[in-house]
Amino acid sequence: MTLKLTDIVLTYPDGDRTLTALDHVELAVAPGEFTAVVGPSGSGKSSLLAIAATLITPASGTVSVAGHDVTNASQVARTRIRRDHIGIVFQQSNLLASLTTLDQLLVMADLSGRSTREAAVRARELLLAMDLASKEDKRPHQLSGGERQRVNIARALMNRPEVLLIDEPTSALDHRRGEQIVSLLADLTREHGLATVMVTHDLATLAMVDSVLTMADGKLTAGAVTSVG
Ligand SMILES: Nc1ncnc2c1ncn2[C@@H]1O[C@H](COP(=O)(O)OP(=O)(O)OP(=O)(O)O)[C@@H](O)[C@H]1O
Repeated sequence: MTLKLTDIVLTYPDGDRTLTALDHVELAVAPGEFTAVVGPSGSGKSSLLAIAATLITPASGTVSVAGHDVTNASQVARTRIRRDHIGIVFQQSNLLASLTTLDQLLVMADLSGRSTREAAVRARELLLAMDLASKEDKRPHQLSGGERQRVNIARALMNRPEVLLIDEPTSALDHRRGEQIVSLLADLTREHGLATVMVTHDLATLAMVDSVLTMADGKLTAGAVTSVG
């Protein structure tokens, strides 16, 4: 398994009490597998992604990413694992307003210390695959919502991650563009052998994923619910 969460418990302080955001959660995603997580607001979906992204540490349980056990890894080691093995696409587009599309991708290579020439080849290859080749000199305000989301996805793939984590990729898009984005994510998952986890409220797109899990009150179970809050 490329991504494996075992018996994860996550708690937050809540006044005098403790809130259990993730309650003995198990998640295993294989290479080339596209998994969707649905569930009501506040059920723990973002917390699950943050654990998988190694951004927060659970109270108990183990996290393994691309064969690396990150459970007891140092902050430095976790940052390296995140940078080298995990692509993250957040709900809000966090593109830098002053940068061109090409530079949004090259910034990632700078962070990982790769050569500029190799990075430029990789960036142009991704922009071509995402139908963004003609947009490489555009800044975010010159792009449509769907194009901005594709730049976010291309940027997440710059460092050739094995794990792709995506939070609500369609929330700012109309129905047709939302379906196109999820279809693109399904293709990328297969082509690149990614272990992909997508949190979504968009039940219309679930036909394109391999498995659907439902989060309710911090518990993760197999199968889809018929409505999500
Ligand atoms: N930093 C935090 N401190 C305290 N409680 C938190 C924190 N982050 C989340 N929570 C609580 O943990 C629970 C799970 O929240 P989480 O954001 O993971 O749910 P979600 O399913 O992603 O919700 P949404 O769909 O609204 O984003 C909620 O009760 C939330 O209020």
